[in-house]
Amino acid sequence: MLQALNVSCYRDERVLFKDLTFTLSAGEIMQIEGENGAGKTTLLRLLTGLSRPDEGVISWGDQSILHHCEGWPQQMLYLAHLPGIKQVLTAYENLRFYHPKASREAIYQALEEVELTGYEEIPVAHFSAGQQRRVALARLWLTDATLWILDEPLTAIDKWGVSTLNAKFMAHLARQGIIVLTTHQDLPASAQPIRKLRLSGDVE
Ligand SMILES: Nc1ncnc2c1ncn2[C@@H]1O[C@H](COP(=O)(O)OP(=O)(O)OP(=O)(O)O)[C@@H](O)[C@H]1O
Repeated sequence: MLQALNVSCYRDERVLFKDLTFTLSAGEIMQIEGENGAGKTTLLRLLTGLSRPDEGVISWGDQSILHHCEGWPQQMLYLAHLPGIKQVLTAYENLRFYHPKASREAIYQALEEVELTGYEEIPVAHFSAGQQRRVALARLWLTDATLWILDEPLTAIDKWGVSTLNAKFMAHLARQGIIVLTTHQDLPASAQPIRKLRLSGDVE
């Protein structure tokens, strides 16, 4: 269970959000909405523990994430706004860097899931923006993390890729995973309701 309790964040004397409170239980997905600069990425970084709120507490289970030293990185996967992949490395090498215990077969399979069969041993510097994003997204097929925090995962992804990703999200929720994401485009309609948090608004 991921919980934010009275979380506030200020930037340059501006209130980005104040007294944000929500709980996400196993099997739930929440989309954070807001205009450019509303604070979506800032909130995601708070949820990962990479930065700290000015006020309030974020908890995983019954413990603040700031005191959650053991196992926290393994339980949470954060895919940031930029793909975060190394240009000189191949697609395979990039995934092996993040998932050193994954077998070659598992990494090839993950790349197949994102339609990059045949590109495994090519440096990603030669890839298009969408293909680079797909390398980053292939990590979803390699991780055991329960909590996925995804910043704009659909950027540069074509319609086919969006529907593959949506299916992957739904499978993760069915296995009692939790997803928090930002996206400027809505996910396709699906059986699982998507909670929405509009910054400066209320959780539906
Ligand atoms: N470390 C920081 N120090 C000062 N201001 C910051 C910092 N990080 C972000 N900001 C500011 O906070 C505001 C929110 O930024 P953020 O990246 O969270 O917005 P966003 O909702 O993700 O926007 P976008 O839709 O454009 O990606 C912006 O005005 C940004 O300039």
